Amino acid sequence: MGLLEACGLVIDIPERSEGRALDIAFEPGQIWGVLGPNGAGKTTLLHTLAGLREPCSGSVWLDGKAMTDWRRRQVAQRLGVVFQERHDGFPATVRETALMGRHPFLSLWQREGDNDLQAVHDALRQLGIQHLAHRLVTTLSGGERQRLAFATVLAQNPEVWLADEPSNHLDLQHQTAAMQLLHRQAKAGCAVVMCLHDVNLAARWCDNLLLLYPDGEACWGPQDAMLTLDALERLYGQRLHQGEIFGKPVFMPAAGGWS
Ligand SMILES: Nc1ncnc2c1ncn2[C@@H]1O[C@H](COP(=O)(O)OP(=O)(O)OP(=O)(O)O)[C@@H](O)[C@H]1O
Repeated sequence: MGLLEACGLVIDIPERSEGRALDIAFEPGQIWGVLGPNGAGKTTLLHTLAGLREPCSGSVWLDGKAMTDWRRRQVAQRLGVVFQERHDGFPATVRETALMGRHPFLSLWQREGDNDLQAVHDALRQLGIQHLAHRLVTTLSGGERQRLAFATVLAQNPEVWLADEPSNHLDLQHQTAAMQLLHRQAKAGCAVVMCLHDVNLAARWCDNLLLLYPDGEACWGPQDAMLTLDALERLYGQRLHQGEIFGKPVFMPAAGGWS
């Protein structure tokens, strides 16, 4: 059984008739990429896998137990989400925000201990934003805010990482650093699932892929079976050129549309 499992899972997309039920085990050590055009349901799937949205049908299992049978705090001790959208409702500092990653491990009113502060310190340092620790999050650039989102989940230290567009706002150097971080997490035994728009990042970093189509169709499997020119052109309705660098496929949109 996978660390995280989708069993007959159909995500709930308003006004969409049922799509293909997903039966996927996200195993420790694996990096899964979810690809699909705008509106296909990638974010909805990620939120459903996190237990934040009810599925249309089927179930999600975490560590061998139905997601609905875990308490929310227990889920947060095991599963972390790098969200695409963030709403910084109150003026917290970078350090205070990253400390939220430790809250699932604290009881109500318990203050953070030295180990929590150390985990946050290490996470901010790994993401290269320790010099911003006392800045208000509202003053951060998009890329700095994204790196803080990573640092918060890193401080949380979950077994399952769900990342929605993890390369958002990041320059090439920080995209690579973020992907390397996820790769290290997988090597350490985590299961990683990320939604991506960049098929070349998927080709470089994901060992398994799930292709989500706007009509609810889906297919999944190892990267080499999924990342074919035909499948990607059909997925995006976009002609592509395919090349190869260091044995990995690369794709570039062709000028013009589908036909
Ligand atoms: N609360 C909601 N009410 C109505 N429609 C919704 C709601 N949430 C999502 N949808 C619709 O469900 C579909 C899937 O949305 P979702 O955000 O999961 O897609 P996505 O694949 O992540 O898209 P993108 O690539 O644009 O981020 C979209 O058509 C969206 O408009």
